[in-house]
Amino acid sequence: MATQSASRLAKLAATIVDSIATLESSLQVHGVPSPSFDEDAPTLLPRDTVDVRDAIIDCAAEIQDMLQGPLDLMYRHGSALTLWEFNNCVSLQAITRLKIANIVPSGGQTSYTAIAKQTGLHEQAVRRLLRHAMTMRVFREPEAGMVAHTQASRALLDPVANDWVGLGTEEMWPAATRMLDALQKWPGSQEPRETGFALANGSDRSIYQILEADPGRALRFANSMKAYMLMQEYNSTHVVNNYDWASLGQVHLVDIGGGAGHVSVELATHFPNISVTVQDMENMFEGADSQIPAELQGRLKYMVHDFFTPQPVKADVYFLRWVFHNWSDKYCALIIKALIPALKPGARLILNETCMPEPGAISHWREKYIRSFDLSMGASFASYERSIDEWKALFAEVDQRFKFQGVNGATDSALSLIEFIWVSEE
Ligand SMILES: C[S@@+](CC[C@H](N)C(=O)[O-])C[C@H]1O[C@@H](n2cnc3c(N)ncnc32)[C@H](O)[C@@H]1O
Repeated sequence: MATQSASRLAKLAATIVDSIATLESSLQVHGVPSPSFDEDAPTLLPRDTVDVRDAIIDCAAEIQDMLQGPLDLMYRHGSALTLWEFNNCVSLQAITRLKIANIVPSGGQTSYTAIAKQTGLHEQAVRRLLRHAMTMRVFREPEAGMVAHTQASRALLDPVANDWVGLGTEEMWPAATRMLDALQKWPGSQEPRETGFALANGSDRSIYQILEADPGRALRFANSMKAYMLMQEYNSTHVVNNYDWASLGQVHLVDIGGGAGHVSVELATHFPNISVTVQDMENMFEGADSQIPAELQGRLKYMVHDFFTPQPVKADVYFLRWVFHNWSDKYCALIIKALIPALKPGARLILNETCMPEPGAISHWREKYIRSFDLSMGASFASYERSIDEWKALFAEVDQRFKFQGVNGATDSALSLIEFIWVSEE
């Protein structure tokens, strides 16, 4: 066994060396500097480096796991691996709630004393929280007692990014700590009011009702959805690039649960053949009209519509991005049924959702990320991330006239485009 793991270690190390050489030569070709934690380091690396980066990240993680004893391994994964977990959440919660990124000058530095003064925390608390965050490369201590930005802490200057981390630490984390209690209390429940989120809030209401009652929390949630656009895995360019929208000809597309319409704006901008109606709840559209680019006026409009009620628009394409993953099968079926009265033969339903992979089928770190998301969906929404077979089964169960057409994805996209066509003779 010892020899086996030694040779596995050597193989992993060799893969890392080879892959880093490939990565660096690709970065040179693109004129992109080598990655670092510097405040002004590039945030996104070229897309053609995705596979080689995955190999490096997975090999490095496997080495780290292999060299730790089993208890250390569980401690690290349980407490320190991702944003959503345990003590990481304590220091990140402090940073986001107290907006500490805004206190530290960009390109400069400030003292723990000054941060303590502005936040009202005891200086010792500021020091221990920030020094913990620094082990995640969030802020750095350029000289004793002083705090400066890193690339990650500077990202939190964007209020949308600060809200996204805040959503993790203030909402998802408490829900996660009560998830198992909810699973034991309500085995197999599909009800969003029977979740870890409800228990953590001491409520018998759903996350939607709880957030709706508190405008500040609702805004943080809405901003967090926008933050995903800043990430390579969720960027809307994947929606634009991974489907042949031009081939549809002149079409009317309804973006159901489209939020403030950020994805629709991208689609309509790139494809003049598409006119769009964005549907969502009323509060999502505040000020949205004024943000429609001039060239899209007349081709993109907003409509308040509750997707549990019959769809009023007869369109060619219904696009649902990241809507169904918030709902259990029971409620997804209601959303799908509400669409049927509007469907004409050949109407397309295009979903942009995660396709949960088989265990081990994709890069280990990507699988971990998706499975963490899946647990969060369970903790807060009583829902789950579906595999392609589960997507097919969901639609087949509602109505056999939904014909599965195909699924498109890309390694660096967390969401796939899944297409169904309505094959009815009317
Ligand atoms: C996870 S967000 C996805 C938003 C957007 N499609 C995106 O990809 O960023 C889910 C969306 O569903 C909307 N939503 C929730 N319940 C709804 C309902 N009953 N009718 C219409 N929209 C609803 C929310 O307001 C939110 O904008």
